[in-house]
Amino acid sequence: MLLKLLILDRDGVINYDSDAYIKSVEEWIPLPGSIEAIAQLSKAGWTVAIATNQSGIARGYYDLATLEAMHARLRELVAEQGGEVGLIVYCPHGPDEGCDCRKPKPGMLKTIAEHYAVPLTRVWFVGDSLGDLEAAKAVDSQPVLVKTGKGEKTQGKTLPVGTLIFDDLAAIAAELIHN
Ligand SMILES: O=P(O)(O)OC[C@@H](O)[C@H]1O[C@@H](OP(=O)(O)O)[C@@H](O)[C@@H](O)[C@@H]1O
Ligand SMILES: [Mg+2]
Ligand SMILES: [Zn+2]
Repeated sequence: MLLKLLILDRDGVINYDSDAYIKSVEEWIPLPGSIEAIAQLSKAGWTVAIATNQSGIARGYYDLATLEAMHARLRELVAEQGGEVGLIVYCPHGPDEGCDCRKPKPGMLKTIAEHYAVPLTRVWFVGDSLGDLEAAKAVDSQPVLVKTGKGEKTQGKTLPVGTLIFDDLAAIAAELIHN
């Protein structure tokens, strides 16, 4: 049976985003319902992985230990609700480094798919930025836009054909668990 894999962007989907970047655990604040949504999906048999750009590392705004502390906090909160978070992949590079992992490149999605040994075709990738949706499209995954974070602004742009739109991660969980 094929793994029920869901891939999430982090900032603006799981937690509040900021134009000043999320630079500390204290600044990392879950969006309403997002922790519960991840826990419910996990308990319903979904594997929830994360693919996140973290150019703040390259920019020197925070270090890897701080980033890992944010992800430990995320895992702790989901575990408290009886769920678990799968693989978290991040791109620590800056826009000008020409890496293969920074969205809109699909490198992180490929890493996740290889980790779980599943195809990316039609796997839902949920994001709030156009680069998230383009990364999904690049590997024939399903681009899914949420209106949280930068999502409302992104909604006004030209989206990849077939992009699904939901209010937030809780609405996505309801859709996937009950349909
Ligand atoms: O949404 P994800 O991928 O989880 O993370 C986005 C963050 O890495 C930051 O990405 C930056 O874009 P630049 O990396 O400076 O282009 C800005 O958009 C920040 O507001 C944002 O916090
Ligand atoms: Mg985002
Ligand atoms: Zn990278």
